[in-house]
Amino acid sequence: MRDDGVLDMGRAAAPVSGPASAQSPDSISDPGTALAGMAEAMRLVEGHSPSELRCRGLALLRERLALPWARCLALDLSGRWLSDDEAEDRAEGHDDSSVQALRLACDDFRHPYAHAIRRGESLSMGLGEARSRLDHPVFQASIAGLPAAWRLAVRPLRARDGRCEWLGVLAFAGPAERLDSLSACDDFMAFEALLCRLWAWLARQHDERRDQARLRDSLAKLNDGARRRTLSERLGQRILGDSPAIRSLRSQMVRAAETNLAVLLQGETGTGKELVARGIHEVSARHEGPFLAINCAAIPETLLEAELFGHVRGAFSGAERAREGLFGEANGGTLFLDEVGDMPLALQAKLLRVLESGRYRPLGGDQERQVDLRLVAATHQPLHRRIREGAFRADLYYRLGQFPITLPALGERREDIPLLSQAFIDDFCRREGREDIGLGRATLRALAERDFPGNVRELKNLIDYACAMTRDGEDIVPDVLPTASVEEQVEEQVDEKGEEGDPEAASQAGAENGAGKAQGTQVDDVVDLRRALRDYEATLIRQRLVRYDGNRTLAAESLGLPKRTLAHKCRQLELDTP
Ligand SMILES: Nc1ncnc2c1ncn2[C@@H]1O[C@H](COP(=O)(O)OP(=O)(O)OP(=O)(O)O)[C@@H](O)[C@H]1O
Repeated sequence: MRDDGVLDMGRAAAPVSGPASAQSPDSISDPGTALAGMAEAMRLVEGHSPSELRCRGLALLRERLALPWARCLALDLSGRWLSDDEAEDRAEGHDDSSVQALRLACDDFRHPYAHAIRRGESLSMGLGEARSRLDHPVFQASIAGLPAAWRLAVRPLRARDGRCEWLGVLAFAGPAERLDSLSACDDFMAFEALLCRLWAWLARQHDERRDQARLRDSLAKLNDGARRRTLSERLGQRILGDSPAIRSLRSQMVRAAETNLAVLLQGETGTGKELVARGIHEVSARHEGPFLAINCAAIPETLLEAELFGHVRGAFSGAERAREGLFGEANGGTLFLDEVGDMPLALQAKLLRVLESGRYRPLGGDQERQVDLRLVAATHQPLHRRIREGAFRADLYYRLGQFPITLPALGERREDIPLLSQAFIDDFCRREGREDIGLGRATLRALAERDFPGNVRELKNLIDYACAMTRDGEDIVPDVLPTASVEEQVEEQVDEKGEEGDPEAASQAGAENGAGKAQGTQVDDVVDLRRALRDYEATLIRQRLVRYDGNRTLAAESLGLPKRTLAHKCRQLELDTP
């Protein structure tokens, strides 16, 4: 043995070139000296799997003992099939049938391996006899070309520990004297014993590792499930509701938050799109970064571009100072583009470029800047229709909608109305320092039967109004509920009076009633419904602004509108000076 513990090759050094390469008995080493070093055999464990161990063991046997033909077949987990790793390696990449053909059934006695395992002892037979007596095609193919004068020795292998289960077989073919000397050699027997011990040990390790990996996988899934549930529950404190639709919404939010995909929120007005956008940000990895929101419908095109991209000093008249812009400010966080369907086409192209490249150039600037943000966009209008109308770019739609989420209308989750109503009453009492306002059954019934075109926002405003009309310690009664929403009143009036009517009168009626009673109003002069609705809207908003002394926050709240939307409407309807 060499100093480094590697077995001295001695006469065994001559490698065997192929399975059938017949060597003269003189060139075959003495197994007694060739396998003397157990340290050498320890190299066997360098393999990480039982199959590597078998391949290394075979290679050692072939090299050091100059065995012309050696095979090691392993029993599979079912104990029914024997297969040959090397042959499988050779078959890799071939079609399935060739892989199948390498499997030998343990109960098929047309091959000698089944006999050896069944009897539990080694067998030896001449190859001529094996050819004539055993007609298993795969076995016959494997010994084809070997000299008929050789013998075949098959040694069944079993674990050398308490369990003693069958592992497989070792098979050698060669001159009789060579094979006989093998079984008489103590070192070979020790080598075989070590091989079996290591094989069983590695197989168990391998199984254990596989079991552990499976366990880890399922634990990870469980942990993922638990983590997602926790996040969903956290979202449930703000995004109220217990219906299947809202539960599914919360779980989609958690999934979206796990990614960096752009999220497109679609849903009717007041369904909670902004709330959802914030929620996604809060449960995402970006939650420590900024959350910025902008309503694309509420800002004129030129201003919107400057808001988003920022500008350098002197970029345009009035730009006395440089401004970062929302893309820059939202770096590392989330940017919420509300009413993205209203974004002007020219700006859509620029937005698409930012999304594709992650770069933008401030107005008047000559340097591009890198930005890393998640975009959440929202729209209450069907973008498909806008695309058909040529008002929205299809490519931007697909880019924005990497993770599309549709928010359910309140009408699709009526079962949430009691829970939402109670939460809004509690919220009102907290804000207004009131207590003990209740909700009777009749009121709940009335709410459940009502339509809410303004969705949760409308319900919230309605509850606020009803609370304001109810004394502490009393229940909200159905009578204090406003009869119908603004949209419904207009529709009702148009329905009642036909397509024509008096817009001014309708406006007046709506303005007077506010969220109150609908009156029969003359609307006979209406010849342009859009115009009539616009006038009606203008009158109503003007009236509310007057009622709240120009306070837009209160006016917006009383109409169930976000403040930004009211500001936008004021500009559109030229109501800037009430
Ligand atoms: N699931 C919910 N739980 C509690 N409050 C909600 C829920 N959904 C919406 N709201 C409330 O309804 C109001 C409107 O929500 P939000 O502004 O997010 O709606 P939106 O869909 O963005 O509306 P718009 O399209 O008109 O901008 C807010 O006061 C919000 O807190």
